[in-house]
Amino acid sequence: MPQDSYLIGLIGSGIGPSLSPALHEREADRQGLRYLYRLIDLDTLGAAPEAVGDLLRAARDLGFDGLNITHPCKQLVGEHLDALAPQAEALGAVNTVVFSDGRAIGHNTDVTGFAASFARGLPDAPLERVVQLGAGGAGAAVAHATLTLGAGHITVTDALPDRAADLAASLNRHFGAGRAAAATPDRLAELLAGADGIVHATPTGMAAHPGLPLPAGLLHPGLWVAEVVYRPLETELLRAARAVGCATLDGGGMAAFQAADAFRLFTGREPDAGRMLADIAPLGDVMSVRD
Ligand SMILES: NC(=O)C1=CN([C@@H]2O[C@H](COP(=O)(O)OP(=O)(O)OC[C@H]3O[C@@H](n4cnc5c(N)ncnc54)[C@H](O)[C@@H]3O)[C@@H](O)[C@H]2O)C=CC1
Ligand SMILES: O=C1C[C@@](O)(C(=O)O)C[C@@H](O)[C@@H]1O
Repeated sequence: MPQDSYLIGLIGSGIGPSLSPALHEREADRQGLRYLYRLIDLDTLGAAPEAVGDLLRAARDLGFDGLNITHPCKQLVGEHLDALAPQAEALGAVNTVVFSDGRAIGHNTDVTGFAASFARGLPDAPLERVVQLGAGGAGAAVAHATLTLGAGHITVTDALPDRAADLAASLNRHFGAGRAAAATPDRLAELLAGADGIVHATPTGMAAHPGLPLPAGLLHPGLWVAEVVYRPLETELLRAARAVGCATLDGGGMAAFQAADAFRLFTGREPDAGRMLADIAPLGDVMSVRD
């Protein structure tokens, strides 16, 4: 008989407001599955990020079918796994672990989730020259996705120049020399004048980090703007970009599609990603009231 009940967890820090439990469980309900998605919060447990290996083994022993992994464990969990899917190996980061036949396999659905969201939301966007703000965990995933989608060249900026330089070097190793470069934020005016679009992957625009990540005057109608922040969905950057006529993409698509890709890996069943995307805005509103 095909499996119809699942126990899934999310290991990370500060994950209380995560939309993932509701996103996964709602989709499973609609498919008639029994599916529990539990938070395994390092802060609640008083556990260090390095405890991820022990938590993973405990989850497997207790019968979990799979795990999502988030900050600050995405780069730490790999050494505890039996194998990595190519995206996770290329990025050196895992956000999804599937337990199957006694093995733990790592995947990265942040990469595939952003790629799916971009392909759906900005299907005709020119990709010759892309500027990305932010070279942290999300930045590494979306830069891989953007180059995988066929971007000609990506310039990465970050308030911490070493981070941008490290990410550009790793992108060039993986995708071939000359596909990526690092630049300091003071060069944004010159870079954006000749760019096709911006990928924004810093936390600026979240409630805790309000504001714009760049001077609004640098935006022009020849740019598309893809946002990674999804709480709130409508960031100041997206508002400013729309005001000057840019095509835009909010961060909700990445959140929904990474969850849909993980759901498929956990269950082997096809999620309705469009339905999961439609859940994002109302769930975000409910969680904002609770935050
Ligand atoms: N839509 C989705 O599914 C997901 C969204 N996110 C969102 O992505 C955002 C970034 O998350 P992470 O990469 O994990 O954070 P992180 O802390 O790993 O990286 C953020 C980077 O942005 C840089 N930065 C901050 N402010 C800047 C500025 N004004 N200009 C240039 N660089 C700046 C920092 O130096 C840092 O390197 C968060 O808002 C998070 O919620 C993260 C994962 C998935
Ligand atoms: O980083 C994120 C966000 C997340 O942790 C969440 O809370 O929804 C779920 C993870 O799968 C994803 O990689």
